[in-house]
Amino acid sequence: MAAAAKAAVVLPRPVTFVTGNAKKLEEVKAIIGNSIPFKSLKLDLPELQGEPEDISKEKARLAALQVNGPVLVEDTCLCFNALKGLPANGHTLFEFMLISFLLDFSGPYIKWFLEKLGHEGLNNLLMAYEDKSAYALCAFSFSRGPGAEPLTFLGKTPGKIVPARGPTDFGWDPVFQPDGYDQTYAEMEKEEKNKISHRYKSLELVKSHFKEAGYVFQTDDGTI
Ligand SMILES: O=c1[nH]c(=O)c2ncn([C@@H]3O[C@H](COP(=O)(O)OP(=O)(O)OP(=O)(O)O)[C@@H](O)[C@H]3O)c2[nH]1
Ligand SMILES: [Mg+2]
Repeated sequence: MAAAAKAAVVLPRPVTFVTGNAKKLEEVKAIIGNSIPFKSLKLDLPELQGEPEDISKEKARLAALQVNGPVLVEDTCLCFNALKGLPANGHTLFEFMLISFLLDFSGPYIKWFLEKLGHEGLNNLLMAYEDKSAYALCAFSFSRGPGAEPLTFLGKTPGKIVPARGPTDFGWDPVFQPDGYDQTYAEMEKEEKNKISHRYKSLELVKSHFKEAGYVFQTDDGTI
């Protein structure tokens, strides 16, 4: 007997991508293209501390309540591998506390560190370590609406921290050089970054989910 056709899930309106960051929005527009109908809303959501996935999920819950409909949000972090193995060899209590703090070097922390220390400061954090490797991690979360459990999609791009090179119009792009490239994110053509970035990888999973789920979108006048 043929399997019963899966009922399409109707979303009450196009997805709203909620972010306070214009540069993220630029990249998301370029990467998503026409594959998912979405609009954007500029809103700086409060961010809980914790794992990137949890921060992202909580952002989606808050955003769905605000928008009262389906939302996409993302949280990005930059993680330094050298700081993970510590404290190992005779670090002071202050270093231990600093490192413990840095281990959770995600979302709001990287934002804060970048704001306070700048590109040179981010490099200096790793001065004592030979291992300059790092990874950029993007956690997109999609919620179908208020009360719906968000789904999270992780994209990770490995690389290393280098002295700043290239335009300085987006965050830590100038100090992150992805593995296999001799340019930093900032030096790359946008199209090139958008083919390999943490954001691209996470959005590929979001796109696959939308394709598989076959969501149907209701327009503002109620038609499907
Ligand atoms: O060089 C970069 N290349 C990137 O691809 C990238 N993506 C995010 N960021 C920065 O990393 C922090 C994340 O914090 P974040 O995820 O909370 O973002 P945000 O607060 O700016 O926006 P949002 O939370 O409203 O979406 C913020 O300082 C962002 O500017 C990037 N920097
Ligand atoms: Mg934020």
